[in-house]
Amino acid sequence: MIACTIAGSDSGGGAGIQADLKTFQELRVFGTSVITALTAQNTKGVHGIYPATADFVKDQLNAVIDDFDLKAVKTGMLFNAEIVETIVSVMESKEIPLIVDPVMIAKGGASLLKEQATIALKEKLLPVATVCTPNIPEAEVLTGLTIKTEEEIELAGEYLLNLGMQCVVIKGGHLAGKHAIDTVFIRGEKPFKMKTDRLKTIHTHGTGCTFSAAITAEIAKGKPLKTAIIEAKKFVQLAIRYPLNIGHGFGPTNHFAYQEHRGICDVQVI
Ligand SMILES: Nc1ncnc2c1ncn2[C@@H]1O[C@H](COP(=O)(O)OP(=O)(O)OP(=O)(O)O)[C@@H](O)[C@H]1O
Ligand SMILES: Cc1ncc(COP(=O)(O)O)c(N)n1
Repeated sequence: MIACTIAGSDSGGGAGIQADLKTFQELRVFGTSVITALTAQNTKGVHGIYPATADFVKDQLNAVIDDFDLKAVKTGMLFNAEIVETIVSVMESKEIPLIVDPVMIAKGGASLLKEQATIALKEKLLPVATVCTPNIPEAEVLTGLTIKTEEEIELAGEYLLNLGMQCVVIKGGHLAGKHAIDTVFIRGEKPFKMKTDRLKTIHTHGTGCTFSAAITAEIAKGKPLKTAIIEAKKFVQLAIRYPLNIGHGFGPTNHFAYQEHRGICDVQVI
């Protein structure tokens, strides 16, 4: 099975293209990549960003699509509106499931998406997406809502589904509480929640990239949407639970953990 990630490179290896390809590999999916920007980055922060031109992003994507039978494509850091629009122009005519992680701001505070690009992402990319995986601040930007309560999560999920997607996963990593709870909205189905223990750790760099890459890999393998999303939650939970303890800032998650622990992890689906 072959998947593609369209994202930024993280020289520190914990997020972006590197996290995505490691996740694909661990889930036994062949990974291809389209690099939107190089970042000079480590666990302590983003020290520089060097974007690719939109034309070169298009060249990379066409090169991959022309040769490989892609079963799923994901997007991460897209940086500017030209890159977002280029991806839309290529992907809108394709029948390939598209998973959009609407990456906006890095854990250390650096902006990974320009303001104009946020509008293009919402108005042009999300309508052609299959799945979108915002964290709480991203969902707030995309919906214009303040999201603190269950009702506000429900409202945000419905709002985003109405943009045309088949599925929205609002991640609860940024909320407080004993559990990390993500809420899943699938068109035509009753929303459900995935609940795990909230782990006390600073090794959370790239959790969102890893989660959306795992969803992409499972979809590429032909898993139904709900099964793919639950398996991805297990993958990211294990990757956070067994950290590598490397770097001096927000360390990366452990992509080996899923295979080392044979995917055994309790995710309560409620
Ligand atoms: N401390 C934690 N313990 C357990 N699960 C967590 C924790 N933090 C995040 N998660 C889970 O990790 C996944 C990613 O969520 P999160 O909200 O951190 O995404 P994100 O902010 O987009 O990540 P990033 O920007 O680091 O890539 C979700 O399934 C979330 O519930
Ligand atoms: C290239 C790239 N893509 C995505 C993220 C988000 O990850 P995080 O929020 O953990 O910094 C990042 N820091 N760098």
